[in-house]
Formats: sequence, C-alpha cells, structure tokens
Amino acid sequence: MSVTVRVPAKVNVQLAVGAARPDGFHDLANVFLAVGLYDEVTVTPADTLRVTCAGPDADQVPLDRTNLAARAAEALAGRYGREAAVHIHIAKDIPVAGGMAGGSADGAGALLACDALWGTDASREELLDICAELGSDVPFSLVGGAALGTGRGEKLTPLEVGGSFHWVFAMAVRGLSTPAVFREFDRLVEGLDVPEPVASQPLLDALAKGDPDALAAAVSNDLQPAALSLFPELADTLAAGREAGALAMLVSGSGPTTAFLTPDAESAQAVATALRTSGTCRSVRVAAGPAPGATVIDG
Ligand SMILES: C[C@@](CO)(OP(=O)(O)O)[C@H](O)COP(=O)(O)OP(=O)(O)OC[C@H]1O[C@@H](n2ccc(N)nc2=O)[C@H](O)[C@@H]1O
Ligand SMILES: Nc1ncnc2c1ncn2[C@@H]1O[C@H](COP(=O)(O)OP(=O)(O)O)[C@@H](O)[C@H]1O
Repeated sequence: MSVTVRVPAKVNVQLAVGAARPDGFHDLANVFLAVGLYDEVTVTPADTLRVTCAGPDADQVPLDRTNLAARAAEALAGRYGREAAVHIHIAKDIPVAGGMAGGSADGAGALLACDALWGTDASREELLDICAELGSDVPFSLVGGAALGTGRGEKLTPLEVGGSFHWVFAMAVRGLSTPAVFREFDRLVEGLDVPEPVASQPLLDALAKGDPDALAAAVSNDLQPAALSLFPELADTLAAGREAGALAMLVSGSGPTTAFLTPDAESAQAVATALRTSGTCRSVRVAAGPAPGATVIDG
C-alpha cells in the first residue's frame, strides 16, 4: 500500500525582513501565496528509509538523510516510537533552490503521507509543530492558500483571498542558497536602522478583493536587492517581463526564480511566451494562486 500527497510551490507577495536575531534568523512579515505548481510525494513501506526523485531538477536533490522529506519521516517516526521504514519517492516539478519552497513542500508532503500510511493520526497542531522544526517555510507548505508568516515565517495566520491571481515564473540557470541571500541582506543593511517587519494593509486588502492591479502596486521583497547583488543577470529577466506587459515583477523569496503578476490567464500565456524567447532564463511556467496545501491524492 502507498500514499501520495500533492504539495504546492509558493511565491512571497510580500517579504519584509527585520534585522538578524541573536539566533541568526530574521523576523519576517512573510505573505505567502501557494501557486499551482506541485511536487508529489509517495511513501511506500520498505525495509529501511530510502529516497528517490524524478523530474527536470532531480539531479540537484539530495537523496540522503538531509532531504527534508526524509527528515520529516524520521521526525514523525521518532515522536511515535517507530522506525521510518519507508521508500519516499518525490515527483519533482518545483524548481530546486529557486525560492519556491520545493524542499519545504516535500517535507510537508512526506509528513502528511507518513501520517496517513502509519495511521498515526497526529493532530494538525502536532503536524504544524513538526513542520516548524523542519524549516521556516514548511508549515505554510502544509497549509497552502494564503497566509501571513511571522516570527521566522513559521507562525501562520490564514488570509482571505477574493479571487485567483495569474502568475508567470521564470526559472534561472542556477540556484541561490537561502542562507547566502540572508547573509547578503545583512551585509547590505549593515549600519542602517532596519525597521520591524510589518504586513502591508493595502497588500492584504488587494488579496482579499482579488484585485491584481492593487496587488501589483503593493508587492515587495526586501530580499530582492540581495538576490540581485548575488545574481545581477536577474535584472534582465525582470526587465523582459516588464516589457512583455506584466503588472508586477519580483524575485520569489530568496530567488532566483522571478515572478510576474498578470491580469488574467490569457495575458499570463503572452508574458510566458515573451519570456521564453527573451533568452534571459532557463524555463518558464504559468501558475495561478491560491492553491490548496498538502493534500492526499491517492491512498
Ligand atoms: C526566504 C524564504 C521566504 O519564504 O524562503 P525561500 O525563498 O528560501 O524559499 C524563507 O524565509 C526561507 O525559509 P526556509 O527555506 O524554510 O529556511 P530555513 O530552513 O528555516 O532556514 C535556512 C536559513 O535561512 C536563513 N533564514 C531563514 C528564515 C528566516 N526567517 N531568517 C533567516 O535568516 C537562516 O540563515 C537559516 O539558517
Ligand atoms: N526534498 C528536497 N527538494 C529539494 N531540495 C532539497 C530537498 N531536501 C533538501 N533540499 C536542499 O534544500 C536546498 C534548497 O532547496 P529548495 O527548497 O528547492 O529551495 P528554496 O529554499 O530556495 O525554496 C537544495 O539546494 C537542497 O540542497
């Protein structure tokens, strides 16, 4: 018997970053929107814990115990005093090291899949606690939809969304490491007074109304200057999207995936076509959000 869970990618429509905390993390006002690009995580009983992965970026995914899906299975097994004896297969469609929380998605997916396979019947709170131990973005991958993440991003408040937003994502030729981008943020703000991160009310209103023009006027990402500093060519991708008529363009989280907000599904296709021919990115995908969080689709 196997269980398969589908888990979405995310884009951060606002990412406000505070000063580095004593523990090295940064307080955030992180407005997550789940989008319809998915990994599928399948767990099957096995003699020992084993991870396999298929998909365009599969060669960049670690298959050892550092894989977030393996860590999730071990964390749940540890709490319930059992062995994490499962084969975890990841059908990966979310770009790796792209600022779209692909690893976090696999962590949340494996957790939910193992919970169903083993019949542990952990409460939502318990699953969210394990997610927060695995990484700052993992709780949101479980929950999906739209949410404000505070603390290091793990404390979630669900947000109302009044419609579907149409996005184009441009994948870059290489990845960016999240810690390296936060370190670059620290370097760029050195000597400056970094304000407390707060969610933008106009942005929350735009989400609630489902108004793409208002959302376009309100999106922001405090990590964008750091991502551009480490990966200057991203400015060319952003410019290509602007020329193609996107309402707004920004780096997704720590990058280097760039995200383009468009008025509707048809204009998303047009912006995608222009980006594909611009020669400024590796590949282009269209996806709408909000999308549901981790969901058992089989088993
Ligand atoms: C930046 C964001 C925006 O959603 O995502 P990505 O763009 O990478 O997907 C997240 O904050 C990434 O979350 P996640 O990838 O889960 O990070 P974690 O494993 O918790 O932390 C990895 C490293 O990122 C830095 N980090 C992360 C979160 C945070 N609030 N402050 C930090 O300084 C720390 O250096 C930490 O050691
Ligand atoms: N299941 C996983 N899928 C992808 N990357 C993983 C996974 N588990 C651990 N990682 C590690 O996490 C790093 C960040 O990957 P990812 O979560 O895709 O990007 P981001 O943090 O930018 O959203 C990868 O470079 C990889 O070393």
